[in-house]
Amino acid sequence: MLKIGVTGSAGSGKSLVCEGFRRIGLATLDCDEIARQVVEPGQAAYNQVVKAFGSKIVAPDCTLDRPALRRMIVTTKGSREKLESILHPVIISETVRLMDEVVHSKKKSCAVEVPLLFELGMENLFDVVVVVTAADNALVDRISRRDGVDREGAQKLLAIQMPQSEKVQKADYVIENRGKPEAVFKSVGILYQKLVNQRLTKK
Ligand SMILES: CC(C)(COP(=O)(O)OP(=O)(O)OC[C@H]1O[C@@H](n2cnc3c(N)ncnc32)[C@H](O)[C@@H]1O)[C@@H](O)C(=O)NCCC(=O)NCCS
Ligand SMILES: Nc1ncnc2c1ncn2[C@@H]1O[C@H](COP(=O)(O)OP(=O)(O)OP(=O)(O)O)[C@@H](O)[C@H]1O
Repeated sequence: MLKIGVTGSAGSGKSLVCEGFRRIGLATLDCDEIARQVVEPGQAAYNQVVKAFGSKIVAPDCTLDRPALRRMIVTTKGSREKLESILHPVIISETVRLMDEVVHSKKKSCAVEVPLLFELGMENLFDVVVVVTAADNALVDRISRRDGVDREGAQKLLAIQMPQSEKVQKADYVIENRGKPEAVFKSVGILYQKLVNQRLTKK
């Protein structure tokens, strides 16, 4: 199975690119979704996070207060590292487990959205790593619109991530998300065809 890792800064369009892969028949996984599932009440990681941060990050319905945790990881020194030390090992092992499940399905290829792929050293899990980029002001616009945070909040989130230029240097392929979603879907189709052709030539 061809394993494609899709990464890029917050708001760059990783979900859009993965939607493109899904539309042409690939299996897709999303580490943000996995990160949400592992902290649902009752899961081991939920208890660990609540123990580490206290009741101030628990919402009235007992789920994690995600906006509060997000403000904390971008403003309070050491809290991001504390949260990551609990969640990253769980996210990585769950991603590997789910990818193994896809291997046993009939799908020929799988695209996995991993926001912190390079930061977590997950390159080796994939045959190819695709970095999605967008203009810096577009990232801020999209994050603030989508997540209901102000521009400063969006900029703070971006500031704790690896700069786009560094990700591009580490990429096998880059998809620039500058036009309409349809243009991105077209780029995804062209890239996938290229990857499949390369595989066939190698064999
Ligand atoms: C801080 C949390 C609770 C905020 O939740 P929220 O629902 O507001 O945002 P969501 O999870 O959808 O993440 C949105 C984006 O924030 C960025 N982001 C999330 N965690 C981090 C982090 N530790 N460092 C840098 N950027 C991050 C990513 O680009 C992500 O796509 C959540 O992001 C979280 O649990 N983060 C720690 C786990 C993690 O590192 N996830 C990334 C998966 S590889
Ligand atoms: N080309 C585009 N045209 C219009 N809107 C877009 C485009 N690309 C992305 N968006 C919008 O911008 C927001 C961010 O895009 P998306 O969720 O795909 O980014 P992401 O890289 O997955 O972000 P994150 O890492 O924060 O989850 C979404 O609301 C999406 O609908």
